[in-house]
Amino acid sequence: MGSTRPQRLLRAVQKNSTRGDPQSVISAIDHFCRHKEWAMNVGDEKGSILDGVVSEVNPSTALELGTYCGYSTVRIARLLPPGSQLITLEFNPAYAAVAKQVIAWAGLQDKVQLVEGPSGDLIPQMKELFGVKSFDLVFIDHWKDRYLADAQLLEECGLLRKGSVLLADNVICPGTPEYLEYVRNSPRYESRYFKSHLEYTQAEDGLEKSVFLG
Ligand SMILES: O=C(NC/C=C/[C@H]1OC[C@H](O)[C@@H]1O)c1cc([N+](=O)[O-])cc(O)c1O
Ligand SMILES: [Mg+2]
Repeated sequence: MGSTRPQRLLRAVQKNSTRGDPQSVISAIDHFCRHKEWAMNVGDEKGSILDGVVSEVNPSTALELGTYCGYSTVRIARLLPPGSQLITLEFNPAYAAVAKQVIAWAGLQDKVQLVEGPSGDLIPQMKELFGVKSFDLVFIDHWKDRYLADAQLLEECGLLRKGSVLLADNVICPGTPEYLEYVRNSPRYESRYFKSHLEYTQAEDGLEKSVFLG
């Protein structure tokens, strides 16, 4: 059984970055994806937009849907204030196993709770599992056809408060048309599009930032 792309990405992190240095982990993954093998991380260009939103929101409690190899998990967690928590949900056990090691290599394991399982089942358990009252920031980057259902589930579970920010990746490519239509037309959100490119390519993509109005 040969190695998988996530396993090769992890090896590149361990070889080309410094343990405990999140920025070097981010750079090593971006280098691997640009020069060796493309992978579906949010990437450096959209990652800078993500950084800006994380810094602006300065979340005490953040949620990420779709961990993959942990690239955006590291980007977010490295900016979190002391005492704050990032919960990240990943359905695929092989991805979760790699992400756990990437997060630990970056030295951010104390700020991150990585939970394996389907987001639709886990979101309703956030309060009881982690004592979460509400999320200040949600980064949505998992299955594109789950964005809308999970945003509505977060509302129904009372996990969003006035001012909570949803930031969604890939709203153009691969695209999340029904989610976009919802957040842009619902009176419960103030939505804005950040134009960018699909990670490591020239194709258009972007992030949609939607503030929940309560
Ligand atoms: O499917 C994408 N992400 C969803 C990830 C799906 C997988 O991770 C969560 C779940 O375990 C699933 O197996 C994606 C796809 C592209 N793409 O260009 O195909 C670009 C991106 O940024 C993406 O987040
Ligand atoms: Mg993505």
